[in-house]
Amino acid sequence: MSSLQTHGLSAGYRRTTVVSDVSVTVDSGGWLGIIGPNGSGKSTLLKAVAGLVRHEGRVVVDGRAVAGLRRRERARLVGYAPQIPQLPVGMTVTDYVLLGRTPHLGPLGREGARDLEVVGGFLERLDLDRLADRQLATLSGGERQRTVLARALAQQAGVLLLDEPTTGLDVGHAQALLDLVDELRRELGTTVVMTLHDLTLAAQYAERLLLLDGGRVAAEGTPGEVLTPATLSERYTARVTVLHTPDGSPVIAPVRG
Ligand SMILES: Nc1ncnc2c1ncn2[C@@H]1O[C@H](COP(=O)(O)OP(=O)(O)OP(=O)(O)O)[C@@H](O)[C@H]1O
Repeated sequence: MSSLQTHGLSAGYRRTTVVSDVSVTVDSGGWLGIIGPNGSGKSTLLKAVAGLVRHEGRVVVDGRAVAGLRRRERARLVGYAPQIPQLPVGMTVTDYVLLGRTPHLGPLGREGARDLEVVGGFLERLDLDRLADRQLATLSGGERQRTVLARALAQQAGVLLLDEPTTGLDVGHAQALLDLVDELRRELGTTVVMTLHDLTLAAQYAERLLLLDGGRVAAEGTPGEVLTPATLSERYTARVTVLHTPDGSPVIAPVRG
């Protein structure tokens, strides 16, 4: 269980700042969706929280500023599943997911029985156990996505950052993956921050949404507050109508001009 706060977080690459002054709070066990048009800085914001890009401002996990922490310590608090992971050639699914245990390994850097048990549990949970010995290069897109998620989950951090976790998944597999994240969130109290282009799915799983535009916060609130036709047409330059599911969740439908 961990809460996450950013205070005036700005981030970028070399001399270019692409995310400016983001202050947001995610309660322990909460789920924040980060949305916004292409290039608005969603991935960069997640990387800044994970400590992987240059940033200014503060990232606070459970009331503790993470700036002074070593990478290993930070990785125990914040898990991260990148949008386009570097998948090592020739590595098996099990060995890749074991990399998620790195922040927990002892001085000799060898994994122990507990690490293998954690990894085995997540492989089973994500329906990857039958692929445990397969090489990463031989996986389908959906299997690869689940493997990347398993590695981030094996980190067992209180805060889980997911960058476009459903990329390349069909609607059924996308739902199954988000259902699983939700299940683990409820069971373990994990705090989830996820970027997603599918606004309808984002509205169904995230409790709150943060809309980035040009690296700045353009809107923040419940999905119903953020996903209005006026905001979407202004920020995405899109023609959309907002429908609703029977339980009232917004459905974003494009309208042909
Ligand atoms: N490694 C990098 N070096 C330089 N500029 C970068 C780098 N990565 C991203 N950028 C730039 O930062 C800006 C924000 O990119 P980012 O990937 O954070 O946006 P995004 O909202 O996640 O985009 P998308 O929806 O297309 O995935 C873009 O202009 C992008 O070109």
